[in-house]
Amino acid sequence: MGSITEQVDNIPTYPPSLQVPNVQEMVLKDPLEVPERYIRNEEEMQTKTDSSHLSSQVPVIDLSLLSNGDKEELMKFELACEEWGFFQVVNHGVAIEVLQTMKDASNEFFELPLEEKNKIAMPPNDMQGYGHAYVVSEEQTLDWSDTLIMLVYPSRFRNAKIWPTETKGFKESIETYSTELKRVAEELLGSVSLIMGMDKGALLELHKELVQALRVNYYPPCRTPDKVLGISPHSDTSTITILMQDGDVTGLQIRHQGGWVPVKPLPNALVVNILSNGKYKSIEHRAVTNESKIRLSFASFFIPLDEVEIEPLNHLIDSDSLPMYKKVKYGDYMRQSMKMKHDGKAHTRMAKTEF
Ligand SMILES: COc1ccc(-c2cc(=O)c3c(O)c(OC)c(OC)c(O)c3o2)cc1
Ligand SMILES: O=C(O)CCC(=O)C(=O)O
Ligand SMILES: [Fe+2]
Repeated sequence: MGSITEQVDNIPTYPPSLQVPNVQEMVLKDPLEVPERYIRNEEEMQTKTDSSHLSSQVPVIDLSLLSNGDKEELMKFELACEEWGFFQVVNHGVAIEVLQTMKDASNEFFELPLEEKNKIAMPPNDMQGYGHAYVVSEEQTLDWSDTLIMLVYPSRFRNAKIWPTETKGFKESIETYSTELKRVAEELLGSVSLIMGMDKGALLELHKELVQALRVNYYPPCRTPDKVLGISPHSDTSTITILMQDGDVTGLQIRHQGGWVPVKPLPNALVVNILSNGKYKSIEHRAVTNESKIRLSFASFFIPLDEVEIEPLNHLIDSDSLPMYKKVKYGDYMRQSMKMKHDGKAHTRMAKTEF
């Protein structure tokens, strides 16, 4: 397959989306209207089993203990990666003020009039900016959310045209927050390296350079939350995603044992989702909406440089079985997955040796 890695002025770009209505504006105009294009069928909304009781069992990892080499915490971490693929992190060392400033500045941005927000709208050839991502067909059922996406690190990858300038302090709060989260991601990658039987710095090194994107999701309230989804089921293509949830509205749900388990926000905790070579699961997840409350979430995606070739690590392949995934350039794998209509884990099939 030829390379599909895309760049403009040496800045990576990502597949653009079809233009769709702004959900926040739609709700402002008529809070009762839920157009047909957003309505999900019963099967999509079904939870299959009532897994809400499992919410309290989503693992909680103490990063301070983990990073200081606590053996028990490392075992807990390994179990969390193997059995869940998702966990919450406490004692991460990110100051509460840094988290709060990020939330406040983002709320201020989304409260701006649409014309102001549209000054940093996604351009027709990219996924970065304010708008909607992953809309690839006119038939696709739409998500009940608006989003702001940008590459933050390395800073040479930033597209100045879509960085916010109208909200005072927003740019600085994104930088401070993202620098802190980069440290958290590096610490977690160190622990994943250890549980995979490698040197602590091995996975970070495999990235060549850690690329970091931020996606701020804005979910307006929906009068019929049982008929729409804030974000369709998908699994992230990043090696690691760290998510901050604003407020106490439970929106995130993860696939576990055939059902959807809600991840109830713990105060100041960060939610982590890890992908690694088929040994640890890349878990499908989605976001539901709330009848009366706005919800914001902040996803920081960490990925390798586009040119990095990814393949299963030798020692993870059982000598009696064939490798599950072939060698592909990370940039190709990611863009291919972004061009597909999201059907949960479709993109992991692209890198599989057999379809
Ligand atoms: C259906 O809703 C969604 C589907 C996919 C994503 C999403 C997943 C990612 O892994 C991801 C990402 O890694 C990334 O960084 C390069 C990114 O920025 C360009 C994403 O927007 C992104 O989105 C979210 C919601
Ligand atoms: O809002 C959430 O909890 C989920 C967001 C998410 O999955 C994403 O941005 O990739
Ligand atoms: Fe996600």
